[in-house]
Amino acid sequence: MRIPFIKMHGLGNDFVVLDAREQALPAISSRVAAALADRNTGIGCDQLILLEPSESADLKMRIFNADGGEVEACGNATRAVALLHGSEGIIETAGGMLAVSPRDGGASVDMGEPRLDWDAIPLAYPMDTLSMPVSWEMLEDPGAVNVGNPHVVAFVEDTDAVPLDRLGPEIEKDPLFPERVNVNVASVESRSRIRLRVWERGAGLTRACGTGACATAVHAIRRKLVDSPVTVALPGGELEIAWQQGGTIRMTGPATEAFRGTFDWEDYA
Ligand SMILES: N[C@@H](CCC[C@H](N)C(=O)O)C(=O)O
Repeated sequence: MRIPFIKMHGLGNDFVVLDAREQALPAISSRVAAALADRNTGIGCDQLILLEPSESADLKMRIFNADGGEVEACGNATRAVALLHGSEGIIETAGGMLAVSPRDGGASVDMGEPRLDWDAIPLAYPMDTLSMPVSWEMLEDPGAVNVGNPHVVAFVEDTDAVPLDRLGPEIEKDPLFPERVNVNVASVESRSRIRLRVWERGAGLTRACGTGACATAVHAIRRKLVDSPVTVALPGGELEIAWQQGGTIRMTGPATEAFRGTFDWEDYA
């Protein structure tokens, strides 16, 4: 059985999108998702995105990391799916209902309110998420934010000097984070600009992370280091993030359809 897919990306954070809205697909297990995401033996991507019909929104988006784990949120994929949807609407995710507005080669997304309580991140035990009394080598005084998925954010002088390929996997699996965590290292360049690198839970180093940009902007605004809106510059490009205390987060940026293809289900089943 041949299955069509769409290869998309948001600032280089890439996705294989499967569309099961009109025609049901065989069940996508974690093993199948990981096999499709494998860059050596599969199609290759950071996240596999499965579109399904929704009873309460325009469509439902399910997100599988490259390791096969199903997760709640993906900012870059939300813009990509908004582009496919082609008009204003609501996308249902495990992390919440997201209002999207496609625009010139990208989209603006209302990512909902950040969750800031320790047990909403979640953390293993109570602590102040604005200034956490923990450190990992040069990553000191971090903060935590949940934007549908869990993030830890540490400010550093120079993001490129952080060995994120070594520290990322260690922090991702630290017992402080019972559901693991996405790891953000950021430097504040001005009151309107942040530089960011991300080690993604279940995917590793990526060119960009939309939810990481949202979490980092929220944490920097809470710390009064930047004003809203703020530009977040990632290795793959820039996102604009707007947030006021007590409100929802707005993420605006590009998304791209790269190509369409098909694969043989029997190769992955
Ligand atoms: N690339 C994404 C985030 C994907 C999910 C993340 N790795 C997690 O496990 O929570 C984004 O653009 O937000």
